[in-house]
Amino acid sequence: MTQTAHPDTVLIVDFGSQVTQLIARRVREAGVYCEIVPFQSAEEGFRRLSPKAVILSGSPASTLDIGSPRAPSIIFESGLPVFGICYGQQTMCAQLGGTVESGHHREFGRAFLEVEKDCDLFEGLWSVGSRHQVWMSHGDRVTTLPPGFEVVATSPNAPFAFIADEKRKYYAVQFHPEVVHTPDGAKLIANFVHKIANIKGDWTMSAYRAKAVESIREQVGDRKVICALSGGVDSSVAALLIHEAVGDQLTCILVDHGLMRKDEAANVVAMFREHYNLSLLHIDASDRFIGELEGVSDPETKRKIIGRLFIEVFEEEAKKLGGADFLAQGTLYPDVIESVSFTGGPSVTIKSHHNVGGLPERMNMQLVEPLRELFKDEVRVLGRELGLPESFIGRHPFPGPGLAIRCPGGITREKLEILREADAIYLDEIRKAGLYDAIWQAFAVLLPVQTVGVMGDGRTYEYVCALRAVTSVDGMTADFYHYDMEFLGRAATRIINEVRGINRVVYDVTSKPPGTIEWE
Ligand SMILES: Nc1ncnc2c1ncn2[C@@H]1O[C@H](COP(=O)(O)OP(=O)(O)OP(=O)(O)O)[C@@H](O)[C@H]1O
Ligand SMILES: O=c1[nH]c(=O)c2[nH+]cn([C@@H]3O[C@H](COP(=O)(O)O)[C@@H](O)[C@H]3O)c2[nH]1
Ligand SMILES: NC(=O)CC[C@H](N)C(=O)O
Ligand SMILES: [Mg+2]
Repeated sequence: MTQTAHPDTVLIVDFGSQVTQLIARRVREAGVYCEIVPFQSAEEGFRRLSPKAVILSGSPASTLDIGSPRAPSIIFESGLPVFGICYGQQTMCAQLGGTVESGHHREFGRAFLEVEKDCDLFEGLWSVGSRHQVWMSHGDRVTTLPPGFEVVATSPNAPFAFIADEKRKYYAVQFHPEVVHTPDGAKLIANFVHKIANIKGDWTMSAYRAKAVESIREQVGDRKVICALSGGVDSSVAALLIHEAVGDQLTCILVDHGLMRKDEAANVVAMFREHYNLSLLHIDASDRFIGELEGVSDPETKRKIIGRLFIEVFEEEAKKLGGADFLAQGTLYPDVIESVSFTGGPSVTIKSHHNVGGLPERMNMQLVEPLRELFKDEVRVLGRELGLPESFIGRHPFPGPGLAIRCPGGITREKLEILREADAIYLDEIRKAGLYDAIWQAFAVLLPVQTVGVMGDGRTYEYVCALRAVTSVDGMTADFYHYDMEFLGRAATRIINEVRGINRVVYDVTSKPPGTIEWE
């Protein structure tokens, strides 16, 4: 990984909490750059980043267990401000001369904190005697303080809920300030980075854009870059940023695999041609993809065929251009965070995500990944900075394998056509109802099942269409969207009336887990 040279960085040491990413979100919302580093490599991360302050995350571990993780001592020797959260508080106490005990007074969920003493971290926020809702999730708790610390706020089950050693700028809390159920938590984190660590909140997207453009120029020099452009927000923003940096050294390639949504390839090409003067190849490879997929019904086989063809088509097109030294990808920060796993062993493959991932090794190209420090909503802000139209910025994610994985059972051209029409009507109804932005992802699925219906007094025997809509933050977990029945009825009626081949519509009310978002 390339060295990041942010002058004012906050280091977040990850001990494996479910919500470590939220700490990073809160720090960035305060206009401060930060990186998450797993505890195993925290010392190396500390040296690499030269941070201005450190935050220690929560953890499923207990400091009382032999071999449980610790913060590297370099952090406490550095004299920098440190904020310990939950396990972070417990390990701070264990490491600095206090004690932690287990077993009694577990607290999960809402609790109320009472401020006992003034603290410089509370400036402009909390005063003595005030009460505040916080969110707890712990079984262990601190029972004696390390030297230099004092209690500044308590909760009924956590007498050491908020402790501080103002002289050393050490603060530690038993609750989780990073979650929304701690209403003032974001402000506490902002106070820590601004007032305690003295970092200005000037990490903005326009600063990021300028810096990214500069480092792309440095990396690429006068050589050539190609970018697989799907029209999704990640690859679109990556392409625009690289185009700003190196102009016509960039060629974008959009592969139309015949599995796109209605009019999608044409819309993407039109938007880029209208707004930007970048070189974009629109490759119609639909016969090749559909030819190989026709009749294939196993989900993993479909995905593997598509992944292979993506790479073949891309490789051929790149060769025609005389090759390229770099491949641009819209890799985001959540993809590169090395999350701490306590379960050990490799996790099972639920599905193989396949796009153009295998290219760099096959073609001996280097990667350009200008978004690898950003979260998705930050990518959207950057897209706005770069003038990307709103209709592209707010787009629902769309998987590389496209409609192939929304057509369970054998794929045929006819089924894809039916699905494309139904999907377009469904999305049209969602937009008309003003629901598009409230939903994370919505689409139609064409089931390989025919059912009997009656239309115009005649018997029909046609396909079932399932509608899916979910809310989510990152696609890792999701809840089905709670439509009102009027809306579903309206969408179903239009689909059945307007799409030949469908005579029944059902709504998918499965969350993830246990379901996945896509059906295959
Ligand atoms: N039809 C396509 N043509 C060219 N490249 C594609 C195509 N589909 C996917 N890709 C490549 O695969 C990458 C991963 O796809 P993915 O869907 O995760 O991201 P995205 O399309 O950029 O954004 P989003 O997640 O919002 O859909 C894309 O960024 C793009 O580089
Ligand atoms: O680029 C992609 N290539 C793929 O192979 C792929 N499979 C699923 N998805 C998208 O990932 C998110 C989570 O999907 P699942 O819950 O179905 O695993 C959802 O947003 C899915 O649409 C993919 N995206
Ligand atoms: N959320 C946490 O960090 C919990 C810390 C520790 N596992 C406890 O139960 O107290
Ligand atoms: Mg996509």
